[in-house]
Amino acid sequence: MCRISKGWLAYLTVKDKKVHLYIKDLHERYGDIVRIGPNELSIIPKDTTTTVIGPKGLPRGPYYNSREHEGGVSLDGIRDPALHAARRKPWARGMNSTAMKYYEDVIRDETTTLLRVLRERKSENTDISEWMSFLRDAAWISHIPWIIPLLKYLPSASKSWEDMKVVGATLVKRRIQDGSTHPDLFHYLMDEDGNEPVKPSLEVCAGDGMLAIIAGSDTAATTLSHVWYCLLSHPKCFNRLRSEIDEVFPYGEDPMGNLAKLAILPYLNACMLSAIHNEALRLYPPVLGALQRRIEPETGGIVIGDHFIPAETQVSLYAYAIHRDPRHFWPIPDQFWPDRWLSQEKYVLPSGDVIPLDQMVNNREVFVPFSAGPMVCAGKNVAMAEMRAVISSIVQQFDMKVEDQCSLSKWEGDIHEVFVTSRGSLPVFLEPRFG
Ligand code: HEM
Repeated sequence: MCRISKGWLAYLTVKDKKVHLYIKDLHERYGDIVRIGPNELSIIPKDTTTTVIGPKGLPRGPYYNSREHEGGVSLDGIRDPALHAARRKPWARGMNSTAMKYYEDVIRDETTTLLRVLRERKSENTDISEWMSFLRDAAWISHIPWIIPLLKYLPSASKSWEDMKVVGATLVKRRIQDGSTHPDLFHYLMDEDGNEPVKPSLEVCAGDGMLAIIAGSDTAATTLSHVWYCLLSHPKCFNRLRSEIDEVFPYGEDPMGNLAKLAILPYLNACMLSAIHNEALRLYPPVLGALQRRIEPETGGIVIGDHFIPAETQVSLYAYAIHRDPRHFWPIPDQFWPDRWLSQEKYVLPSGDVIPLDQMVNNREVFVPFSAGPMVCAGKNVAMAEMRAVISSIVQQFDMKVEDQCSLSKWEGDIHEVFVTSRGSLPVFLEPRFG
């Protein structure tokens, strides 16, 4: 059916919204390269990720034509590599280390508010997955306290794509009207420092601002929710992480007070960075759709692995299928096992079996939850800082109990894609540890 029409994938998307499982299954049945449209291939790369999304990878495919926001074409919809590189410059400035310092302050404030709200809900059944969307107002764009009360009472109201766009557009307009006392992301996107020969138009800034809100908020909230799912269904990992946090940040010392220290914790890196950014992102990449690239006519075609792929073909990478391929991650590629990201001589599996380092397969080159190359996620560092702050503070300050084990067993099945990844609920009882 894929060979006949791209409409088949569209039909499956509408039917059960689980195309990522279908693609994984196609690869398991037919191999590394499968046709997913008359003119489109999905590939599980061996050593070919760089050819497709490396520094000199392929340009974006026609799928990205659909990425238009109210404000115009945003960065993620630009297919021309030269134009994209030019539009990416303000983003690079907006994510440099000076800018990051400001975002860290905002992340700290937002996380503090989240903790306060969660404390107020102690002993109540609380959907931790839903509350991860609390941070979705793209706080690092600009510090906008007026939106917080709204999101606090309506976390689910901003769930749908349309609602997100409305919230996004409101924030963008407000920021443009009000200006800012801080060098926030908009400061860089609007080129308030005058680095560019021509200032970007308001439409361009609005489009990119919307992108930051939409691209950044849902992906981070989804990843955080997956991390809670992984930790709650693997209490040993939760406890190991808790001991590590307690050791480095004893009671009274706030993890958010020292985000740099947080970033270098060895096990935290394995269990949090790797569980968040590695193991949880490996198993549950929040961008379930394809990273689609196109072989342009003037190239005459390219060779990928052992195959010649003709020009004017779309080549797509599905992180979900790639990350679970046993030739890339082994053993237990379908299971949450953060240890695989640690450097050690031998590895003890959850079953108790021991595996020496030289038998482990951990192909980090194909680990692409943030994509790679020139179009790599612009907000990766912000996302990592945000997730580190939220996970470490909640693990440090709350005991978590899952009353209904069904919510854990339903979690995987509830993952589906409607523009952005959609997920189920994760009701827990939160009990503050320190009164
Ligand atoms: C866990 C969190 C996140 C994940 C997994 C993620 C993943 C991705 C992926 C896979 C892409 C490439 C999409 C493509 O090529 O079609 C992307 C692009 C992008 N992301 Fe993220 N993202 C995350 C958080 C954020 C945050 C917090 C921001 C905030 C600003 C952000 C901003 C962007 C932008 C601007 C692009 C477009 C980059 C370009 O076209 O040059 N993302 N992201």
